[in-house]
Amino acid sequence: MADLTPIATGRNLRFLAGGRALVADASLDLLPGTTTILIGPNGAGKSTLLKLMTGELKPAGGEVLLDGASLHAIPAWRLACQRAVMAQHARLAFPFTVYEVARLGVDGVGRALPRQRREAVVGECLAAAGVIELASRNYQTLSGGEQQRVQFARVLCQLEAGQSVSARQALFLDEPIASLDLCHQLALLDMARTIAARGVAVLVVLHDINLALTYADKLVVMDRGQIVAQGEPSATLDDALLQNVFKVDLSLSRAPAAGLPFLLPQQHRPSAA
Ligand SMILES: Nc1ncnc2c1ncn2[C@@H]1O[C@H](COP(=O)(O)OP(=O)(O)OP(=O)(O)O)[C@@H](O)[C@H]1O
Repeated sequence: MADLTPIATGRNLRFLAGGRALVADASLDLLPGTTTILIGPNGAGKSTLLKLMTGELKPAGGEVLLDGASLHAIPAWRLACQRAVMAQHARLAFPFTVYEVARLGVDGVGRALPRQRREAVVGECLAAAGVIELASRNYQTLSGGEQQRVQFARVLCQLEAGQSVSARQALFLDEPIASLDLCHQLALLDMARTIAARGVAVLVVLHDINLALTYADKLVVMDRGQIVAQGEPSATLDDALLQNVFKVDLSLSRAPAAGLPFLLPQQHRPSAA
């Protein structure tokens, strides 16, 4: 039977800044083999929650467990083997090549691997992210979408190299398709789902609700710092929740083939409220 012990758990997380709670009493489990998609309006607290789950931010209350251990008690090198993070913005101050940026994912994590294998991992992940032909380019000269795909290659490298230390891994992607064209959006999300199918717990922050409904095994909805709904996608979203959270007059329809709910584009009208 599949092991459904959570790889990452956030319990009653709370984060305060600027005199208010940016995240309040948020709890979620990230399960192996599961793609969890986090949606919500601008400023809802999605990135803050993701940063709490990855350990980039320390909660004012609650705790994060990674494979049952308190996140902040895990040594940095081991943490890097257990979870990879693709941030919303990744700027580099130095003129690294694309190859060097992807190799950052292996450095420090894959030291136990023979040098040849480390190089093979970088090549394989650059190819998987569709950026192998950019390998010798200066990262700083790439377009926003190209940079995003290179960052994806970097996290793929980290997961692949870290696997020799930890078989139970989590992948965190904060708006990974924000700069991508449609073809690359679908390719990246397909790959995220393939990674989940290998047993990784994947958390993705997305704005596109149709894509969230298509790719999520579990949907988490945030509004004003709180998780207001979570669960199986079609059972989690309804017209009232969409209206209350996103302040738009939308209605869910059923996709004939897959039976998934989706939003018709012509219904994306600002609500009168
Ligand atoms: N260090 C900080 N000090 C004060 N306010 C902050 C700080 N960091 C974030 N915020 C505010 O907290 C709220 C949540 O930010 P967060 O980036 O988590 O939202 P989000 O849901 O990811 O939004 P978006 O969809 O726009 O990326 C926002 O209103 C933001 O302005």
